Amino acid sequence: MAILPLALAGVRFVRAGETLLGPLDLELGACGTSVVIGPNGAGKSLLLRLCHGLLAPSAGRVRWCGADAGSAAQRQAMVFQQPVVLRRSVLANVDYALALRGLPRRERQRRAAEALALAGLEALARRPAHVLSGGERQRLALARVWALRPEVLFLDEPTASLDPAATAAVEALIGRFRQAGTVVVMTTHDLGQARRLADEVLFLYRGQVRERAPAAAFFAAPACAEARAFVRGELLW
Ligand SMILES: Nc1ncnc2c1ncn2[C@@H]1O[C@H](COP(=O)(O)OP(=O)(O)OP(=O)(O)O)[C@@H](O)[C@H]1O
Repeated sequence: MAILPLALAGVRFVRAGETLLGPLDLELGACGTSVVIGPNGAGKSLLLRLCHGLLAPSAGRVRWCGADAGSAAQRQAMVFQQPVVLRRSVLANVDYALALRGLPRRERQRRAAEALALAGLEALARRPAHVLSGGERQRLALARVWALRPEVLFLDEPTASLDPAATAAVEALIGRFRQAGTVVVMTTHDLGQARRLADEVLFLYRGQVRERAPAAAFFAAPACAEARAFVRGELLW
């Protein structure tokens, strides 16, 4: 049974009487890669965390199509800007995630080897994960998720603070997810990256989706004044 689209209906996230996000009514997952952009504090991370289920909305509903929350949770994943890794080897990090899903040993070995090869981490398989560099750690997080075969992947600023080579490696991995049919929803501050990866763009401003458009159309001519200013680097917050 499909889990997409993911529907947000009347979603708000409120703290201390302030609406930080919403109200939002939108569906996600109709196209390959949705990139959420917008200035600092616009609510991009909140949106992804609500979609992933890490936060509960203060009002409204976040609902996966046709699936109960439990089964949807197994079929979607999120990778953070600073991925959490376990204090064990690179290989054991991937294996552990697969063991949590109850996969038998032989299948875990097969998937872990494939995922580490994809992420270019075979040579680091026995290295303790907590000593990895930022770019290596991000590739491990993606390898771990790849092994789980999610249908939907949320990525929160996956290349923030990575150098150009590591950024390119991570973008290539994101491309592989897309090729494999995974729907990707990601945030980025890198407009070049948004142009390279996005099928569609959601421009978030002060907790509202102010514009949503196919990427080519958005970058050719953003429709709203705030999005135009943002793309020109003139909208601070
Ligand atoms: N749990 C929380 N309690 C109170 N305020 C919060 C909470 N989480 C986020 N905020 C606030 O909500 C706003 C949106 O935060 P969010 O992290 O989603 O922004 P963002 O668009 O991802 O920004 P950035 O580009 O700087 O990462 C910010 O002003 C933030 O301080």
